[in-house]
Amino acid sequence: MWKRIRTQVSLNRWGWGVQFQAQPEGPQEPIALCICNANHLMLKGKRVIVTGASTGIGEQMAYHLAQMGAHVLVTARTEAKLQKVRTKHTHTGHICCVSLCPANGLQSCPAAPRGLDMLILNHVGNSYFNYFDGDVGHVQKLLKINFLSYVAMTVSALPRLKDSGGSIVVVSSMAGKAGFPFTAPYSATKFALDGFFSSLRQELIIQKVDVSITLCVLGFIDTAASDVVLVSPAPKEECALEIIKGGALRQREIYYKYAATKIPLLIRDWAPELLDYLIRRSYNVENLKKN
Ligand SMILES: NC(=O)C1=CN([C@@H]2O[C@H](COP(=O)(O)OP(=O)(O)OC[C@H]3O[C@@H](n4cnc5c(N)ncnc54)[C@H](OP(=O)(O)O)[C@@H]3O)[C@@H](O)[C@H]2O)C=CC1
Ligand SMILES: CC(C)CCC[C@@H](C)[C@H]1CC[C@H]2[C@@H]3C(=O)C=C4C[C@@H](O)CC[C@]4(C)[C@H]3CC[C@]12C
Repeated sequence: MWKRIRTQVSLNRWGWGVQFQAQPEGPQEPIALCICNANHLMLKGKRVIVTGASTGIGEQMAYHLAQMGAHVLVTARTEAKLQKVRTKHTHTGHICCVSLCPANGLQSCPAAPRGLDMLILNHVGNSYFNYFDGDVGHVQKLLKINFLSYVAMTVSALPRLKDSGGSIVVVSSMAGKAGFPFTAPYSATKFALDGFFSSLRQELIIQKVDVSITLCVLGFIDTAASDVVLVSPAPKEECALEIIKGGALRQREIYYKYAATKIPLLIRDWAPELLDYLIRRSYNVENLKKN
């Protein structure tokens, strides 16, 4: 038999967190520790859509949400990869998969829930990591996947989110806030997200519409690997949790990892050339693939 002993109550970004120790009944030493976050309940029973959730950060978000008791609909193009996400997590249940083309919004998705509390826009199309090659067609294609489809998904989900007082979470990047080399098409799509969703947020507030928009500014995450970038990547599991927290707390923006992203962006506004220089110094151009 186990008994749970409350060891600590503290205020964290979720509100009040309660820490428990699981201890076998009797005089033994504690052998397991679990952090039960009281406000995990905030997402229990909530209906959440996560796009681009067959791999990477999206997959991790699906796992966290299922564990919190949310009803999660995960989308991507590859049905087989999505089914893997679901079967890996059958014990917590609540994950449902659809192969969806985000450009068509929710119209093309009869499986989408009638009610919706949170839309997490996370998918991203393939791009290259190198000097801009002049391919305008690629920029257009990437804008369709990384930007226009986010707009389409938002338009079709907004009526449901208005009904529930829900949240939109937009996954962006440091490369959508400052100029990083070798990602020109990708950066363009991420800057576009900031422009569109920051404007839309203002309009929702003016119209007193109770739908929050959270823009997630991420640094380098370990779903990607590069010997050109001289910065160590942050873990996707923690990153996924920070994104969910930001959405649940209806924050305007989240920065992950906080210091590594927020401080450079503070420098950007006061000494842009200094930030440009620091960014260039964090790359090993020698290792860039020669075409
Ligand atoms: N990794 C990093 O260092 C950083 C990542 N980010 C952002 O985090 C988010 C997640 O990135 P990460 O987890 O690394 O990405 P992954 O490449 O691991 O996952 C991308 C997801 O998008 C889906 N996808 C790809 N192409 C399309 C398409 N045309 N239409 C619909 N879905 C598509 C993929 O599934 P499928 O192929 O089956 O469709 C997959 O589920 C992105 O928005 C990215 O910009 C931000 C900063 C840094
Ligand atoms: C030195 C500092 C100011 C901070 C440096 C942070 C830099 C290194 C971080 C911030 C945003 C990151 C890029 C990103 O957003 C997404 C991708 C797509 C992926 O498929 C390949 C990697 C790539 C290009 C990341 C590369 C590393 C970047 C530029």
